[in-house]
Amino acid sequence: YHMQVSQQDVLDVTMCPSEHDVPEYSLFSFTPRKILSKETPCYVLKMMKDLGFIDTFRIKIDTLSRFILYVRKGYREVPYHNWQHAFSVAHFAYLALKNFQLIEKGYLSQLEALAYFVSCLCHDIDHRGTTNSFQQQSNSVLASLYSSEGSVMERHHLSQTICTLNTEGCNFLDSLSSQDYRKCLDLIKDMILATDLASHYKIHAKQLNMAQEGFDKTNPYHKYYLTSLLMTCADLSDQTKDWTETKKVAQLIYAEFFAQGDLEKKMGKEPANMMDREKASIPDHQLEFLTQCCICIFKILATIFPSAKVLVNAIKQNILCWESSKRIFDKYSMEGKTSYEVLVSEE
Ligand SMILES: COc1ccc(Cl)c(-c2nnc3c(C)nc4ccc(C(=O)NCC(C)C)cc4n23)c1
Ligand SMILES: [Mg+2]
Ligand SMILES: [Zn+2]
Repeated sequence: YHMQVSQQDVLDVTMCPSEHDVPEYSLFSFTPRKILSKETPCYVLKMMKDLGFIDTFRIKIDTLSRFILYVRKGYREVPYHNWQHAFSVAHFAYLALKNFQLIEKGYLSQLEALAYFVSCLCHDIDHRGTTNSFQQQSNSVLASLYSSEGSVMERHHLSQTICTLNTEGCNFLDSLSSQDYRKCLDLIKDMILATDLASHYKIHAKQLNMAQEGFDKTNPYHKYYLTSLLMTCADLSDQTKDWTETKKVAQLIYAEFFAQGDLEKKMGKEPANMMDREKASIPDHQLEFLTQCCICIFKILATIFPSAKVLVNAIKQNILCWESSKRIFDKYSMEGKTSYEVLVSEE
């Protein structure tokens, strides 16, 4: 259950200074992970003001501030799927909205844009650092709740989002008309459920087809494929930053994966290779993930939005870096070091 968020905490966010206006903040090269956690609620407010949501939807700042603080409290201190991840995913949504001019060019309505940004901020609330398959394997409470419908963790993140909205003094959407409120919650549901990578694979071909045919603003399927694509791109946006960032993120992801692997071993289960700190070959697995999954998604994005080409190039650059660091990993693995030891040691 949420610990209390104090009135002073809310005030600190509502009164945050405008000193946060760094020009490079709206560039794709900006790395939101460098923002200090205590500064992030102010930045969320700044982004939502900048995107016009406050005025368009007559949002009360103190209610929104309390919502942001409760969402931050809703995230756990796990290596990767924590508030810093949520903040960076929301920052990418901000970059996409601004740089692709998603509202101005009619790709998204103001309401869809608001749902997109809020869904990114909330999409992993209360993540435990374990995968959907681990929920099944361990017969977790969440699996018993949601495994019949699939996307176990994502349904939990959605449920936590709704609960936070319904927390006293947090429903900043209550200024919306009942029709807009209903529509916004439906959009948030589709968008958070779309962050299940398994769901992405089911519609990947449709998204590619949509991009090649040309986005049709009147086609509701196209709208769904585009918002799902934008969610997955935001979720994977760490991979579009520079190599230093990519390496740091890999350390966090594998810290989480290997902790799950250790847990599975304790449960007498055989973890998948990529979860096993003794067997995983991080460069090979990352090369596979970037070449088979990541770059394909961002290429579709770049087909619709040519300015996303820089994101594809950044991923290509990271692929090259993994390939060249592979030789170093292989050398050290000859000396008995695991690839995780090399990853965290290599500076
Ligand atoms: C969009 O939804 C998610 C959910 C969870 C995660 Cl961790 C990620 C994610 N974000 N960055 C990465 C990187 C750099 N490598 C990854 C390598 C493998 C996997 C993966 O999920 N393989 C399937 C197996 C777990 C069934 C995810 C990876 N990933 C994205
Ligand atoms: Mg997730
Ligand atoms: Zn995520």
